[in-house]
Amino acid sequence: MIARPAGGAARLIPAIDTGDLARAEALAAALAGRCGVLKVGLELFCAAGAPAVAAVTRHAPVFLDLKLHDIPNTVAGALRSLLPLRPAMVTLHAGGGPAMVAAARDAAERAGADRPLLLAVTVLTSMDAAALAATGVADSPAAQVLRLARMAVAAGADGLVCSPQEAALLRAELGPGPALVVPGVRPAGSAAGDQARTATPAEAVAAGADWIVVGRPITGAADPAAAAASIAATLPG
Ligand SMILES: O=c1ccn([C@@H]2O[C@H](COP(=O)(O)O)[C@@H](O)[C@H]2O)c(=O)[nH]1
Repeated sequence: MIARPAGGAARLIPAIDTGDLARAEALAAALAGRCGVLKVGLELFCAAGAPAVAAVTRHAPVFLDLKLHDIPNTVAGALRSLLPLRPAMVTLHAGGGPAMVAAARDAAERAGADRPLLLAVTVLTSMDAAALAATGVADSPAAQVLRLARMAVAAGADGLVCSPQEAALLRAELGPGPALVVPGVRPAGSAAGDQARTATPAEAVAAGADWIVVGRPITGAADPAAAAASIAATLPG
Protein backbone atom coordinates (compact mmCIF):
# COMPACT_ATOMS: atom_id res chain seq x y z
CA MET A 1 0.00 0.00 0.00
CA ILE A 2 1.13 3.52 -0.69
CA ALA A 3 2.78 5.20 2.33
CA ARG A 4 1.50 8.43 3.82
CA PRO A 5 3.43 11.42 2.47
CA ALA A 6 6.10 13.00 4.66
CA GLY A 7 5.20 16.50 3.50
CA GLY A 8 5.58 19.12 0.77
CA ALA A 9 4.87 18.20 -2.84
CA ALA A 10 4.25 14.54 -1.95
CA ARG A 11 0.95 15.68 -0.38
CA LEU A 12 -0.35 17.10 -3.66
CA ILE A 13 -2.68 15.11 -5.95
CA PRO A 14 -3.50 17.00 -9.15
CA ALA A 15 -6.81 15.87 -10.69
CA ILE A 16 -6.26 15.14 -14.41
CA ASP A 17 -9.84 15.93 -15.39
CA THR A 18 -9.98 15.84 -19.17
CA GLY A 19 -11.59 13.55 -21.72
CA ASP A 20 -8.58 13.83 -24.02
CA LEU A 21 -5.97 11.10 -23.48
CA ALA A 22 -3.18 13.03 -25.21
CA ARG A 23 -3.78 16.03 -22.97
CA ALA A 24 -3.90 13.75 -19.92
CA GLU A 25 -0.53 12.27 -20.86
CA ALA A 26 0.95 15.73 -21.37
CA LEU A 27 -0.39 16.91 -17.99
CA ALA A 28 0.93 13.79 -16.27
CA ALA A 29 4.38 14.29 -17.78
CA ALA A 30 4.43 17.96 -16.78
CA LEU A 31 3.17 17.38 -13.23
CA ALA A 32 5.20 14.29 -12.29
CA GLY A 33 7.92 15.34 -9.87
CA ARG A 34 5.76 18.19 -8.58
CA CYS A 35 3.27 15.95 -6.78
CA GLY A 36 3.00 12.61 -4.98
CA VAL A 37 0.09 11.02 -6.85
CA LEU A 38 -1.99 11.82 -9.96
CA LYS A 39 -5.78 11.44 -9.98
CA VAL A 40 -7.70 9.76 -12.79
CA GLY A 41 -11.40 10.44 -12.34
CA LEU A 42 -14.65 9.72 -14.09
CA GLU A 43 -14.12 12.09 -17.03
CA LEU A 44 -10.83 10.55 -18.15
CA PHE A 45 -11.74 6.96 -17.27
CA CYS A 46 -15.08 7.15 -19.10
CA ALA A 47 -13.34 8.62 -22.16
CA ALA A 48 -10.24 6.45 -22.33
CA GLY A 49 -10.58 3.60 -19.79
CA ALA A 50 -7.72 1.37 -18.70
CA PRO A 51 -5.17 2.79 -21.20
CA ALA A 52 -5.52 6.16 -19.44
CA VAL A 53 -4.62 4.60 -16.11
CA ALA A 54 -1.62 2.87 -17.69
CA ALA A 55 -0.49 6.10 -19.35
CA VAL A 56 -0.71 8.16 -16.16
CA THR A 57 0.91 5.40 -14.07
CA ARG A 58 4.03 5.75 -16.22
CA HIS A 59 4.54 9.13 -14.50
CA ALA A 60 3.27 8.71 -10.91
CA PRO A 61 1.13 6.43 -8.72
CA VAL A 62 -2.56 6.75 -9.67
CA PHE A 63 -5.52 7.63 -7.50
CA LEU A 64 -8.41 6.02 -9.40
CA ASP A 65 -11.39 8.10 -8.29
CA LEU A 66 -14.38 6.20 -9.68
CA LYS A 67 -16.55 6.49 -6.54
CA LEU A 68 -17.96 2.97 -6.80
CA HIS A 69 -21.53 2.72 -5.46
CA ASP A 70 -23.58 -0.42 -6.10
CA ILE A 71 -24.63 -3.64 -4.41
CA PRO A 72 -21.76 -5.38 -2.58
CA ASN A 73 -21.32 -8.16 -5.15
CA THR A 74 -21.03 -5.67 -8.02
CA VAL A 75 -18.61 -3.38 -6.20
CA ALA A 76 -16.43 -6.36 -5.24
CA GLY A 77 -16.39 -7.43 -8.89
CA ALA A 78 -15.49 -3.92 -10.04
CA LEU A 79 -12.62 -3.84 -7.55
CA ARG A 80 -11.33 -7.19 -8.83
CA SER A 81 -11.50 -5.84 -12.40
CA LEU A 82 -9.52 -2.73 -11.41
CA LEU A 83 -6.71 -4.50 -9.52
CA PRO A 84 -4.68 -5.40 -12.66
CA LEU A 85 -4.38 -1.64 -13.31
CA ARG A 86 -2.46 -1.42 -10.00
CA PRO A 87 -4.02 1.84 -8.74
CA ALA A 88 -2.48 3.23 -5.56
CA MET A 89 -5.88 4.45 -4.31
CA VAL A 90 -9.50 3.68 -5.21
CA THR A 91 -12.69 5.41 -4.06
CA LEU A 92 -16.14 4.10 -3.25
CA HIS A 93 -19.14 5.94 -1.82
CA ALA A 94 -19.55 5.39 1.94
CA GLY A 95 -23.30 5.78 1.33
CA GLY A 96 -23.28 2.28 -0.18
CA GLY A 97 -23.22 1.00 3.39
CA PRO A 98 -21.06 -1.30 5.50
CA ALA A 99 -21.65 -4.50 3.51
CA MET A 100 -20.54 -2.77 0.32
CA VAL A 101 -17.41 -1.35 1.97
CA ALA A 102 -16.56 -4.73 3.52
CA ALA A 103 -17.01 -6.50 0.17
CA ALA A 104 -14.69 -3.99 -1.48
CA ARG A 105 -12.07 -4.51 1.22
CA ASP A 106 -12.21 -8.29 0.77
CA ALA A 107 -11.80 -7.86 -2.99
CA ALA A 108 -8.93 -5.37 -2.62
CA GLU A 109 -7.05 -7.78 -0.37
CA ARG A 110 -6.62 -10.12 -3.32
CA ALA A 111 -3.78 -7.82 -4.38
CA GLY A 112 -1.89 -8.64 -1.15
CA ALA A 113 0.51 -6.11 0.34
CA ASP A 114 0.43 -4.13 -2.89
CA ARG A 115 -3.30 -3.50 -2.65
CA PRO A 116 -4.80 -0.05 -3.26
CA LEU A 117 -5.73 2.22 -0.41
CA LEU A 118 -9.51 1.97 -0.15
CA LEU A 119 -11.00 5.44 0.36
CA ALA A 120 -14.62 6.07 1.32
CA VAL A 121 -16.18 9.27 -0.04
CA THR A 122 -18.34 10.85 2.67
CA VAL A 123 -20.33 13.96 1.60
CA LEU A 124 -19.22 15.39 -1.76
CA THR A 125 -17.38 18.68 -1.37
CA SER A 126 -19.77 20.31 -3.86
CA MET A 127 -22.67 19.91 -1.39
CA ASP A 128 -23.66 22.52 1.17
CA ALA A 129 -26.24 22.05 3.93
CA ALA A 130 -29.13 22.84 1.57
CA ALA A 131 -27.99 20.30 -1.02
CA LEU A 132 -27.60 17.68 1.69
CA ALA A 133 -31.08 18.49 3.04
CA ALA A 134 -32.47 18.00 -0.48
CA THR A 135 -31.28 14.37 -0.28
CA GLY A 136 -33.25 13.88 2.94
CA VAL A 137 -30.40 14.40 5.41
CA ALA A 138 -31.33 17.16 7.87
CA ASP A 139 -28.01 17.03 9.78
CA SER A 140 -25.13 19.36 8.97
CA PRO A 141 -22.53 18.20 6.43
CA ALA A 142 -20.05 17.76 9.31
CA ALA A 143 -22.40 15.47 11.26
CA GLN A 144 -23.14 13.38 8.17
CA VAL A 145 -19.45 13.18 7.22
CA LEU A 146 -18.62 11.90 10.71
CA ARG A 147 -21.46 9.37 10.68
CA LEU A 148 -20.41 7.96 7.28
CA ALA A 149 -16.72 8.05 8.20
CA ARG A 150 -17.20 6.03 11.40
CA MET A 151 -19.26 3.43 9.54
CA ALA A 152 -16.85 3.16 6.60
CA VAL A 153 -13.72 2.80 8.75
CA ALA A 154 -15.42 0.16 10.92
CA ALA A 155 -16.36 -1.73 7.73
CA GLY A 156 -12.79 -1.77 6.39
CA ALA A 157 -12.03 1.51 4.59
CA ASP A 158 -8.38 2.56 4.90
CA GLY A 159 -9.21 6.21 4.57
CA LEU A 160 -11.76 8.87 3.81
CA VAL A 161 -12.47 11.60 1.30
CA CYS A 162 -13.86 14.68 3.02
CA SER A 163 -13.74 18.43 2.59
CA PRO A 164 -11.05 20.48 4.34
CA GLN A 165 -13.81 21.77 6.62
CA GLU A 166 -14.29 18.34 8.25
CA ALA A 167 -10.66 17.17 8.35
CA ALA A 168 -9.97 18.43 11.89
CA LEU A 169 -13.21 16.89 13.18
CA LEU A 170 -12.34 13.50 11.66
CA ARG A 171 -8.81 13.62 13.09
CA ALA A 172 -10.17 14.51 16.55
CA GLU A 173 -12.84 11.79 16.48
CA LEU A 174 -11.05 8.99 14.58
CA GLY A 175 -7.40 9.66 15.44
CA PRO A 176 -4.40 9.23 13.14
CA GLY A 177 -5.49 5.85 11.69
CA PRO A 178 -7.57 6.68 8.60
CA ALA A 179 -5.84 8.37 5.68
CA LEU A 180 -7.57 11.66 4.83
CA VAL A 181 -7.67 12.68 1.17
CA VAL A 182 -9.13 16.14 0.76
CA PRO A 183 -10.55 17.78 -2.40
CA GLY A 184 -12.37 21.11 -2.41
CA VAL A 185 -8.99 22.80 -1.98
CA ARG A 186 -8.44 26.24 -3.43
CA PRO A 187 -5.32 28.40 -3.36
CA ALA A 188 -6.16 31.91 -2.09
CA GLY A 189 -7.82 33.89 -4.86
CA SER A 190 -8.84 30.86 -6.98
CA ALA A 191 -12.43 30.47 -8.13
CA ALA A 192 -14.38 27.91 -6.09
CA GLY A 193 -16.43 26.83 -9.13
CA ASP A 194 -18.90 24.17 -8.00
CA GLN A 195 -17.04 23.43 -4.76
CA ALA A 196 -19.05 24.42 -1.66
CA ARG A 197 -16.86 23.43 1.33
CA THR A 198 -13.38 24.76 0.62
CA ALA A 199 -10.15 25.90 2.25
CA THR A 200 -6.61 26.67 1.13
CA PRO A 201 -3.94 23.96 0.70
CA ALA A 202 -2.09 24.99 3.89
CA GLU A 203 -5.36 25.12 5.87
CA ALA A 204 -6.33 21.64 4.67
CA VAL A 205 -3.01 20.14 5.76
CA ALA A 206 -3.10 22.01 9.10
CA ALA A 207 -6.56 20.50 9.67
CA GLY A 208 -5.19 16.97 9.22
CA ALA A 209 -5.25 16.15 5.49
CA ASP A 210 -2.63 13.62 4.39
CA TRP A 211 -3.12 14.41 0.72
CA ILE A 212 -4.91 17.32 -0.96
CA VAL A 213 -6.61 17.07 -4.38
CA VAL A 214 -6.46 20.10 -6.66
CA GLY A 215 -7.86 20.07 -10.18
CA ARG A 216 -8.88 23.19 -12.08
CA PRO A 217 -6.51 25.63 -10.33
CA ILE A 218 -3.70 23.49 -11.82
CA THR A 219 -5.11 22.14 -15.08
CA GLY A 220 -6.71 25.49 -15.99
CA ALA A 221 -3.49 27.45 -15.40
CA ALA A 222 -1.40 28.72 -18.31
CA ASP A 223 1.53 26.76 -16.82
CA PRO A 224 0.15 23.74 -14.86
CA ALA A 225 3.60 22.67 -13.63
CA ALA A 226 4.29 26.13 -12.20
CA ALA A 227 0.83 26.22 -10.59
CA ALA A 228 1.47 22.84 -8.94
CA ALA A 229 4.91 23.92 -7.75
CA SER A 230 3.51 27.09 -6.25
CA ILE A 231 0.81 25.13 -4.37
CA ALA A 232 3.37 22.56 -3.18
CA ALA A 233 5.56 25.37 -1.83
CA THR A 234 2.77 26.32 0.61
CA LEU A 235 2.44 22.80 2.04
CA PRO A 236 4.02 22.11 5.41
CA GLY A 237 6.19 19.05 5.96
O1 LIG B 1 -16.08 15.07 -2.57
C1 LIG B 1 -15.37 15.07 -3.60
C2 LIG B 1 -14.82 13.93 -4.13
C3 LIG B 1 -14.03 14.02 -5.25
N1 LIG B 1 -13.80 15.19 -5.85
C4 LIG B 1 -12.94 15.21 -7.06
O2 LIG B 1 -11.79 16.04 -6.83
C5 LIG B 1 -11.51 16.83 -7.98
C6 LIG B 1 -11.59 18.29 -7.61
O3 LIG B 1 -11.38 19.07 -8.75
P1 LIG B 1 -11.33 20.67 -8.68
O4 LIG B 1 -11.17 21.08 -10.10
O5 LIG B 1 -10.15 21.02 -7.81
O6 LIG B 1 -12.62 21.15 -8.08
C7 LIG B 1 -12.49 16.41 -9.06
O7 LIG B 1 -11.86 15.45 -9.89
C8 LIG B 1 -13.64 15.75 -8.30
O8 LIG B 1 -14.23 14.70 -9.03
C9 LIG B 1 -14.33 16.33 -5.33
O9 LIG B 1 -14.13 17.45 -5.85
N2 LIG B 1 -15.09 16.24 -4.20
